[in-house]
Amino acid sequence: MTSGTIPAPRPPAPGADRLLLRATRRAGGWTALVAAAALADAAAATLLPLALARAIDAVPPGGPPAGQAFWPCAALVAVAAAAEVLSELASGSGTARATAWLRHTLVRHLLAVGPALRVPPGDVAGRVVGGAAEAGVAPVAAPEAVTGLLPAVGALAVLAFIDWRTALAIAVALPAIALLMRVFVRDITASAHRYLTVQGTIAGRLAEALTGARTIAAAGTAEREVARILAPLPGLRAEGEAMWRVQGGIAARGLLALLLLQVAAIGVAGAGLAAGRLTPGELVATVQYAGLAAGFGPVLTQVLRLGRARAGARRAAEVLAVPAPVHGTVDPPPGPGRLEFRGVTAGGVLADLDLVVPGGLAVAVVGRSGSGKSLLAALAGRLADPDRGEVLLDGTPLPRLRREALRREIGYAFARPALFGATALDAIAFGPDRPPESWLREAARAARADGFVRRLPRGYATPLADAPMSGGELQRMGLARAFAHAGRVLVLDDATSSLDTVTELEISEALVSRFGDRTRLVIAHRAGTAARADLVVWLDGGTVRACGTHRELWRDPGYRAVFGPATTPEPAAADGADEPGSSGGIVRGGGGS
Ligand SMILES: Nc1ncnc2c1ncn2[C@@H]1O[C@H](COP(=O)(O)OP(=O)(O)OP(=O)(O)O)[C@@H](O)[C@H]1O
Repeated sequence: MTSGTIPAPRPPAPGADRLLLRATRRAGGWTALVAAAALADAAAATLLPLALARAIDAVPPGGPPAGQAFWPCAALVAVAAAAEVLSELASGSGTARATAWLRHTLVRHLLAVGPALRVPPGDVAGRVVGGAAEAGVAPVAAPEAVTGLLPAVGALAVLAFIDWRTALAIAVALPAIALLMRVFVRDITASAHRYLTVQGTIAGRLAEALTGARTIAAAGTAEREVARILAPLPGLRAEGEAMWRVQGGIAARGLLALLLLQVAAIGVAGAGLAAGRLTPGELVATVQYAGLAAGFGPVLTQVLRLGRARAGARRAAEVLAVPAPVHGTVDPPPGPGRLEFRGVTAGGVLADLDLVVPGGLAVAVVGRSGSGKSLLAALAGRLADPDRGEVLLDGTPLPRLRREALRREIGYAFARPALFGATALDAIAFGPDRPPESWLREAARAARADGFVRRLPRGYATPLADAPMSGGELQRMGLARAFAHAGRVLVLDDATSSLDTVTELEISEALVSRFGDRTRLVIAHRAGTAARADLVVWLDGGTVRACGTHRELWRDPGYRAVFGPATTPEPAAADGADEPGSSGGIVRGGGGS
């Protein structure tokens, strides 16, 4: 079976950078606008000291300032301010678009992987919500980081023009600064990834505890659960501190480098002034350019955001690396709904299983707890894929079928169905297409859900949030949903386990009268249910131990033992015989094939 677990992280993040590139493309023109604004800002920052130097040198000794020399300064300041405003606006839009695309991609992939995903829901939610938001910053942080370097490059160029000695003094130090930056990116990415991972662990545990809130309350273990959920907090704190240490370290080293470079520049430029090589304005410009060339503060901020974005992208890429089932392109040929399992090995429990479920029959699957009944049901409609072997519907291997066709032809009802939609009616309508309301109500009647739904405050229009349901009511809603969308195969995985026998019989009659021509694969725990099937498949030891009618199989003590030590048949099964009977019931078939 394809593993639904997240692959162990491998540094560097597999696919993380590729994902960031795709997100950048999705941010569209906003990235270009951010880059253009940052470019204008960088150009203004680079030219400003030069303009300032010219303005200073234009002041006649002892005279009033020469006004026109300051205009270029004012214009450059205005350009820088406008560029910053534009950059802020474009950043917000670009980040929002990239984040939305990442979330779409993740959610679509997660639901495509479906039930095969074996990752705590809270952790996954953290990756989609927080991680994607971190990663979505990349399309604007990257151009800002790159253009943030331009003032440094420009400053060096202008410095070389004003005084090559000072430029050389600074250029010598640049490789060390580049190395510092590289180490910083690596450290901050690793640190942010660890931080997000611990956060995900806490979210995962919290979601798990909320799902099991009733069990925790009943067990009286709330305090212990609080401790368990928050146990990784010290780790979170440690990772947070580590991140601040990395940032603090780089900031301190950066500041030191900046100071040393400025001191060196002032020294060299001061000597130049003394030697008459530089004017006072050029001295001011030189000091400012030295600051620009070595001042990688703004770049640092963007690099920090990029590091965190890579960490978020890495966690997103890990989810995207979980393989999703690939669907085919064909529709199944017309047929009665014949299912065939060929040499199926799956889930570590089913081994080399061969089975044919004839079309149009009611087939019960029985076996001890853990024998793989639900797994077989999942394989029947590709809710799980086998590790080896194949499953075919009317001769077509399931992976060759279009997803829509597969979902339309093979429907499911579960023991604990989840209801989706705004209202009770929506919950029944939940499926590939929405049938007309009359049909939905008809399905609810067949599933014996109509009565209690109509008693809800607003009947079928009652919001699900205002319609708390018992286990049996939930099951009937799940059955109604399956009936409303019934294709050629109906899989009922323990879908009537919470119903009383009378209701179960009523449903079974409706099922036979309305869906008697469909294949019904019924996971059964009750002897009565098996007795009413056309055929019983007895799972044992990972394979089909026997296949036949309930009456035939009942002669085997091993089969009887499946239904418990007291092999008394259930009332419905016992009708008129000391052997289990075959009165009409939940899965009794119509035609065969
Ligand atoms: N969709 C699945 N994917 C992978 N493994 C599964 C899947 N469903 C069940 N299994 C594994 O197969 C084994 C059998 O579980 P399954 O739920 O099929 O048993 P069962 O016969 O239905 O049991 P019960 O009668 O207690 O419900 C379990 O160990 C489980 O881990």
